[in-house]
Amino acid sequence: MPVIQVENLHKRYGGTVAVDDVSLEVHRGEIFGVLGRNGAGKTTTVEIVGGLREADSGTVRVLGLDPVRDRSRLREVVGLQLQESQLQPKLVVREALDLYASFYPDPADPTQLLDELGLTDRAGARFEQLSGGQKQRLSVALALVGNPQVAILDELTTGLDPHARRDTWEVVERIRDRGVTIVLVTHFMEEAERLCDRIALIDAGRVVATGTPAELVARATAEQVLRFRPSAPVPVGLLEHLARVTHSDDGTIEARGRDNVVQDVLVALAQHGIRPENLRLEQSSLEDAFVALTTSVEV
Ligand SMILES: Nc1ncnc2c1ncn2[C@@H]1O[C@H](COP(=O)(O)OP(=O)(O)OP(=O)(O)O)[C@@H](O)[C@H]1O
Repeated sequence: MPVIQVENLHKRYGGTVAVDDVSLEVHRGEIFGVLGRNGAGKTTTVEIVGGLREADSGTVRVLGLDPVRDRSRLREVVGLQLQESQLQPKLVVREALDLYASFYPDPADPTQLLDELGLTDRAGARFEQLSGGQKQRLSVALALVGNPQVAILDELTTGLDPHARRDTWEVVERIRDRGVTIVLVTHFMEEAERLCDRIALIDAGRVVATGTPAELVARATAEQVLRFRPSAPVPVGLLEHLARVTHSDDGTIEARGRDNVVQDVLVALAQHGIRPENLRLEQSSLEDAFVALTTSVEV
């Protein structure tokens, strides 16, 4: 059974359709990415999953619980790190963790959490004295203090510098390694590609694709391209039945095709003792897939 099951979710704010028939499944132990541009409906979707908002229609089950009907039980098993979560400026880090821990029947050890999130030496600091990265890590610690089975992390690394972002990625991987299922909302391709086992790509309130990062790239990628300079003349027709081939004046050959085109071309060359010199492969990234799969006009 999936840890999270969302079926045909709809949510409007007045005239704005925020979530338009979203269905998705999150499996135990995975990092599941909800990826999309600003305003795509990501936060609304995960806030419904986390019991913070009610859907207009559709079904949500988290570990078999209904987020509306079973809200208090849900709070015990789902940790929420929300966008721009703000605490009282004067609240001391350690006190915040102790306070949140007191809400749960079986909380994590705050001392250990501080250590895992690299906040031990800031335990006595007030919230207002923390850097952006430290605030984010504290918000993750607070999401984890109840020992949740599922953690929902929304725009975790927005506003962080590249170092802090990478440190935070390691934290997310460590949480997953502890057996927590993670839903990660992001609009950073690199983050999704690096961290997520599977991704739902959301555009204008709809899921436009679901799969592993590699599957999404493959789905959106029409062709692969090889460029090389052959070490010896290539017999006429050798590559033409494998790929669309163009020859440049400087002797470079470009071969375009689908599926196994790279392997097929390299094998054919090798069989004729031809080396592909200055070989370059053009590989599509998740960013290319994102652009190809999200067609709506930005407003
Ligand atoms: N409380 C609200 N009242 C009215 N409209 C809202 C409200 N919350 C969100 N919206 C609108 O619903 C749509 C989806 O918003 P949502 O915050 O879910 O998107 P998002 O993908 O999380 O965006 P971002 O990456 O910018 O956080 C947007 O058009 C947004 O303006």
